[in-house]
Amino acid sequence: MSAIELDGVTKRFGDVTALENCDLDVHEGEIYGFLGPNGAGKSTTINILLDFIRPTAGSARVLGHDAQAESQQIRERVGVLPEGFDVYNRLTGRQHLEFAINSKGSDDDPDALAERVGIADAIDRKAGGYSKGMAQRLVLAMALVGQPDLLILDEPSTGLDPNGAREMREIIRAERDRGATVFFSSHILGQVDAICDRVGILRGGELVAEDTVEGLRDATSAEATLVVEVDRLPDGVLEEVRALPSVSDVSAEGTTIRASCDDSAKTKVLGTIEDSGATVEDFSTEDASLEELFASYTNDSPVRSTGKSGGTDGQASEHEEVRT
Ligand SMILES: Nc1ncnc2c1ncn2[C@@H]1O[C@H](COP(=O)(O)OP(=O)(O)OP(=O)(O)O)[C@@H](O)[C@H]1O
Repeated sequence: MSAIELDGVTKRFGDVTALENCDLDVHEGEIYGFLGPNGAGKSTTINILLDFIRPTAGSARVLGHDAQAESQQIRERVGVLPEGFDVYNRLTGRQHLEFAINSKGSDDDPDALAERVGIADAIDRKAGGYSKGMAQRLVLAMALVGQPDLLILDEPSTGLDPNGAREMREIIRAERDRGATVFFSSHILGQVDAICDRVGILRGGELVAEDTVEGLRDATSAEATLVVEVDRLPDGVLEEVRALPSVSDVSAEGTTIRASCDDSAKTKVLGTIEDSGATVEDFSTEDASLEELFASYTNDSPVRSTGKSGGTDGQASEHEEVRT
């Protein structure tokens, strides 16, 4: 059974189309990174899953339940870290956790939860005095109450320092290892590389790619750069390499030749260089970084497909935010 299933979901807010005919299938037990620049539709998707808003068209199922008709059953089995959740300033961390424990009818120990998210020392302080990162940790602890089957985390690293972000990743992994499904949204690519089993990339309300991180990387093999160290640069060698099929962007600096090519062309590039009279002293391959890949899916450049395709409206203005 899928943990999350969207079938042709469209959501319009007046003239704004936040989601356009979106299909999504998150498998049980996986960590799924839901990526996209600001305004791509990530929170809208999450709000539909939790029945905070209703889709204009299409249907959503969570843990086998219809998101609209059976939202109560869903909430009992889901832990949520909503985007921009405000803590109650006058209540302590412990009171927040006790509230979540009572609501879920679980027997979690508030101290153990606070310890797990790194706010044990502050558990009896009023949450109004917490830093942004501490408040975020508290809300995460509330989401963990009752060992939910599915964790839905909207931008979970917001406000966390690098240590906090790393601890967040460890908790996400531990939850997956316990058997939970984790669905989290982010516009920060670095989180994805490290922990996701699969990634979906949303752009302008459309899912433009969905694959494993490895699969997405493979899709960029055409962009890999072969870097070749030679003893000398014979006349015309660059032109000869450039003329090979599946090779582009050939350049040289000193005795280093760089050629963008796909896997199948690498041997030919090396052979052509040797045939020109140079000796190949060393070579290496630089894969296109996942960062570049993400940018290619989320800015104006042509979308590369890994099974999913689409993505029409460019969002170049959001490009910089994506790369922060
Ligand atoms: N209640 C609303 N009324 C009108 N427009 C909305 C509403 N909620 C979202 N939108 C619009 O829908 C689009 C998608 O927004 P959404 O919040 O889902 O994006 P997001 O991917 O979560 O972005 P971010 O990373 O900034 O949180 C945006 O253009 C946004 O302005």
